[in-house]
This record gives sequence, C-alpha cells and structure tokens, in this order.
Amino acid sequence: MASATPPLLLQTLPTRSLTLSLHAPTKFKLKLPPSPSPRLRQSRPFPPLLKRHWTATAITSAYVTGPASDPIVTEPDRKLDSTDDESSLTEKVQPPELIGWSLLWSLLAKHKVRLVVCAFTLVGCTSCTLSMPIFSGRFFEVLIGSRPEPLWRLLSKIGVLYALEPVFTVFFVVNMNTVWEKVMATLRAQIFRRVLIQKVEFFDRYKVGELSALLTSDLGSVKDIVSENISRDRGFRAFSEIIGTICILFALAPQLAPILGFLVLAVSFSVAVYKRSTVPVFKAHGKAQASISDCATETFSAIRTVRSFGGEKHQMLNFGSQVLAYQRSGIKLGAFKSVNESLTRVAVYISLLTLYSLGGSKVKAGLLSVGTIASFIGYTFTLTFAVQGLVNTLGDLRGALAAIERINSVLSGVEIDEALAYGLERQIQKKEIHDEKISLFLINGYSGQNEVFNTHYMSALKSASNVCSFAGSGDICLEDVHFSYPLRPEVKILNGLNLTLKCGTVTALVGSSGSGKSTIVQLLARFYEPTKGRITVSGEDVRTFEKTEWVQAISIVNQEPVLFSVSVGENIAYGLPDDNVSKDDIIKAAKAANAHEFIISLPQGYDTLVGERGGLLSGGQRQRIAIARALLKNAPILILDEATSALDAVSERLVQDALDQLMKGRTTLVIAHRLSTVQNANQIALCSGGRIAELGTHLELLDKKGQYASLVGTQRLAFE
Ligand SMILES: Nc1ncnc2c1ncn2[C@@H]1O[C@H](COP(=O)(O)OP(=O)(O)OP(=O)(O)O)[C@@H](O)[C@H]1O
Repeated sequence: MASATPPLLLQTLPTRSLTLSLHAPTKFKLKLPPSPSPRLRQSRPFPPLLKRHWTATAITSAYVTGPASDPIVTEPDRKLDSTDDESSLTEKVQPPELIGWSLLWSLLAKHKVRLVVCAFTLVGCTSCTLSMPIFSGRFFEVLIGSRPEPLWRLLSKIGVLYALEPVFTVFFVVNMNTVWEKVMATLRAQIFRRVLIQKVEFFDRYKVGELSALLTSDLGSVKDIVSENISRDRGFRAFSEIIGTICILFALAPQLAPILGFLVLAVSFSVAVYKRSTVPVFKAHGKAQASISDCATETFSAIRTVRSFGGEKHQMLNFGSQVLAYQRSGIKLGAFKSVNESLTRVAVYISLLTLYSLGGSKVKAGLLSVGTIASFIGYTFTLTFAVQGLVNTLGDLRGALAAIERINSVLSGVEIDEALAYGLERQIQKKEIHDEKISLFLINGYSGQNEVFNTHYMSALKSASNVCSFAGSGDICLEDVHFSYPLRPEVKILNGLNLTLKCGTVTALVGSSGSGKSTIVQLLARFYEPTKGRITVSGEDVRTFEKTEWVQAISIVNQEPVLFSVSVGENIAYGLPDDNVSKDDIIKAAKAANAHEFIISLPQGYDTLVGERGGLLSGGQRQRIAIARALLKNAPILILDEATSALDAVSERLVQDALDQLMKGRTTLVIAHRLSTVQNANQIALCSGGRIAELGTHLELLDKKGQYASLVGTQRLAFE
C-alpha cells in the first residue's frame, strides 16, 4: 500500500548538505539553506497542491545552473516556506515575461561580430548618403564656374561615393538581416516550447488559432521591425540620416538650419501624434484578420462535421461576416493612411517653400552660395524621407511592442506545467549540443527560461529510470482523489474517489455519461493533477516522477486516436520518439496489432502518408495503428478509453484481438460501453457521484443488484 509519508526529500533530510544519487550515475548535490524553516519540514507534500503564485524567489532561484543541468539547490524556496501563510501566497507578483529586454539582449549578444560590422557599415552608408547633396552643390558650382575644380575630379569623387554606398548597404543589410533571422528563429522556438509546456487547462482556455497566431502574425510583427525597416530611409538608417543631416545643415548654414530643423521636427511630431491616434484602428484591423483566420481554421479542421450537417452555407455566412468586418476596418484604415500621407506631403512642401523663399533671398543677397542652397534642397528631401521612414518605423515598433505584449500576456508563465518543463529541460540539455534544432531551444547564458522550475520541488523527483519498474511491479491507487477542472473550479467532478488498479490485471470503469470516467483517465495521464488526494504507483506519489518520464509508463488508446500527417511507419514509431526504431520492430508491432496486412496493401506500404489526423485511413485502421504504437511503446500501464466503441463488428473483432495482445501483463484500465468488454475484466468499478460506488466482478456486482445491475439491465442494448 501507499506510504503515508510524503516523499519530499527535503522533509526527511537530516543534515544541511548531502549528495543524492537521484539520476545514476550523476550525483546531485543538494545544498540546503543555512537555516531551514521549520515550516518547510511540515509543509504539504507538493507545491501543485498549493495555490501557486509567482514570487521574486521564483525568478532568482534558477534550477538549471549550467549545461550539465545538475539540480543544485542554492536558495530556500519561499513558496514552500510560506505554505502556511496564505497572505504571502496571495501576494501578487508579476510573472516573468517570455520576451523581455534581457532575453533579446542575450540573443543579440551572440552575434557581436556581425553587429559591429552592421554598426561600421551603417556609418559608412549613411556618410555616403549624407555626402551626396554636398557633392551635388559642388557640381552646380563647378558648372556655373564659381568653383575652381576640374569637373572630372569632382565626378570621380561622386563615382567613388556612388560605388561605396551600395557596397556598405549590402554588408549592412545582409548582416542585420542574418542577425535578426537568427534571433527570430530562437524566439519562435522559445515561444513554441513555452506553449508546449503549459498545463492542459491552458489549451482549454485558448483556441488553437489564437496560439498559432502568436507564432505567425504576432511574431511576424516583431520580425518586421527589422526586416521591413532595414532599407534606406527606414529604421537605423533613417535615424542616423536625420541626426547627420541636422548636423550638416547647422555646419553649412547656421542661419537657415534652425528654421528647417524646426519644420522637420514639426512634421515628424505631427505625423507621430496623428499616427498614435490611429492605433485602435490598426488593432481592430489586426483582430479582424485574426477572426478570419480562426474561422477558416475551425471550418477546415471540422470539414467532415460541416459536410455531414450541410453546414457550408452557415460557415460561408460566418466567414462572410468576418470578411466584411475586415473589409470595413481595412477601408477605415486606408482613410487614416491617406490622411497620414497627405499630411506629411503638405509639411514637406511647406519646408521646401520656406527654403526657397528664405534661401533664395540669401543667395540673391550674396550671403549663401548657389551650391549650398542646392545642397540644402537635397538635404530637405533626405530629411523628409528619413523622417517619414522613421515615423513608419515607430509605427512598426508600436505594432511589434503590442505583439510582444500579447505574446507575454498569453505566455506569462502562470500556467507552466513545471513537472513537464523540468523533464523537458533535462531531455534537451542531454541532447547533442551540435544538434542545431535542439540548440534553438537552449539559450546559453540566459537563465530566464529556466527559473520557473521550482528548485526544491524538482530536486525531490525520483530517478527517471524507476518509473517503469515502479509501474510494472506495483498497484496504482487513487487515494481520496478530489478534482474540479480548473476552468470550472466550482463543479466537483471527483469527490474523494478511491480505486486500486491491481498490478497486471484489468479494471473496467463504468458509469453514466458525465460521471467522470474520462476525467480519471486524464488524472492518471497527469494532464491534470488532483485538487486533493493523490495517485500512487507502488506506493509512490506519481508527482515524484518527471512527467516526461511518467508518460513512458503509460499508454492510452482512445476512441478517436490521433495520427500525425506523416507515414504509417513514422506514426507507429512515435511510440518511441527518441530512439531510432528499427523497421523490424515497427513491423512486429504492426503484426501484433493486426495492422500489418492492411498496411502492406497500402500504395507505399509503411511509407504511405496517412493524411491530416490520419484522415486517409478508416477508423479501424487508425485504431490498429494506434495500438501498434502503444505496443511498441511497451508501457506497463494501459488505458483503453472506449477504444472499440466507434468500430463496426469486423473492425471491432480485429481491434479487440489486437487489444487482447496489448493488455497481456499490463495494468489495464478499460472504459467501455459494451458488456462483452467489461464482463471479462478482473474487477469492475462503477463511478457515480464523484466516487467509486460499486466494485467487484461482473457476477458479484450483478448479485448486488445495485447501480451496475440496473445499468446492465436498463442499458442492455447499449452494452451488447
Ligand atoms: N476540460 C474540461 N473542463 C471543464 N469541465 C470538463 C472538462 N472535461 C470534462 N468536463 C466535465 O466533467 C464532467 C465529467 O466528464 P467526463 O468526460 O469525465 O465524463 P465521462 O464519465 O467520461 O462521460 P462519457 O461516458 O460521456 O464520456 C462532465 O460534466 C464534463 O462536462
């Protein structure tokens, strides 16, 4: 039976510092804080039972301290220390942001050499650009004879400028773009990973379209801030041209420069203020676009349902209304943009007119040379375009900041599944450092991603290698399990449920619809954690195992198995995603699952693509591939959640044979609506009112004449 003592290592540690062999052969050194709080030892077993809030400690006490990823605990965990102190738990602290300055800085810092080249070439191309109007002025002076310089010499200088500017530009653009693409690739990977490690309720809360938009449109806005602002008159170039031009204007004609400078500032200021006032319109347009994408995703992913209900017209009307909303906001946006454009132009013409009248009179009075005024005209244009460009860049920057805010608000870290994140971190740290795909998910020297893993909690985890041996040799017990779904905390689904799944035997779970059968499966799979009580395997609380390791001990075959849109062979090999699975093993599993015959009759055999979610295969074929996948995985715990209920008689027989093969020697939980499946189980548990109301064999429960007997009686047809 389960041990009543919470297995948190910290609670039983006799000394302040000791070495634990948790992950043989690696020894983990666990340093305890100088004065462990007495409350720490009395604290409840696991943080997930607590109402978790981010604290400053969560940010500073990073779990992973280096590439070797040995969990060295260096600081007391205030979350555990304060478990009895509800007031400190309810203290609201801003969770860590995914995209912040420190992350961006650490990503950019990896490309110092390229950034230095960018800075150098930026200065080079800006200098060339800013020298051009001066040479244009000199050109006019040479033409009218006021400058005693040979034309060929001047032209050759201009030629050198014209040659250098594009060369500097190429180096600037290529390096800047490369740096940003690399930063974006890492950010994209980090966002994907952050979504992946969220708790399951996070996926209940957000739509798939909303989440994929973070990686596409939102990150696209962040990418554009450099990609779309790398050309001349945008971004850094525009900024450096503005500064350079103003300096040159003051040097050339201090009497004219203040007026022009003031005008240009007025232009930029008015445009910027005006553009800022259009932010809500831009946002509404972005939202309308996202709704279109949501509607299309939902329609196409449910195309069979749409078709079966003749829902095309309904979906068209729905899509049409989204398109019209997008169109309306686009037209509104166009009006704002046109006003923007003309405002800028009006301001430019005012600048030129001022220059012509003031500058012209000064030239006539002999206070300015013709060459200088010609240069001024050039600088006026340079300045105008640069200001416009910079304002556009600021607009893009605003969009990018809004996108970052959106990404951060969705992925701010409060719903991270720490037990999963911890295991995943260890897995990817273990991978070859040279693996480029994996290195995208690791940021050397940046600890911001890792600080979320609670040090004490994680250092109490059991050895990964034990999971399957524990699960294969002992019973699984649900002890006084209470549970409510996080999105509906007020509705109690399980209410002190106790159930023992005896090692190597089959337990059938029955009960009316909505009684919580699938919920039990989700708890066993650790998609959710009990709100009270615990689940043990061989007496060990399952929370002492890393989630990534726990999933190795459990196979689930659902009514609607999901296949990936890769080949049949790859789908079966997904049972062991980390290893190189031999074709022989795949075939062996397929044969045991009664799938080999139909697979070899497919056009490309095991290399046949199965289509999106396995849509190119029949339900029974999909099911047998899922069983082959589970057979290959060879997990000691098996859960069959109505695995045959969607099949016809022939398919069911084939699948049932495969399942019988799969169940051999495993601790199995079966949820089924068919009596034939249920009555052969070693024990039958009837779930009702959030508890196990009846437990026994088929005959025992029939004799009891309780709920099971009436279920069999009243639903005999459904059962048979
Ligand atoms: N993700 C979720 N969030 C909130 N409530 C949920 C969620 N999933 C299920 N529920 C609710 O939990 C209750 C139990 O659902 P569950 O799927 O476990 O029942 P079940 O016994 O498996 O039913 P069935 O036999 O119809 O599959 C239901 O009232 C359901 O509405």
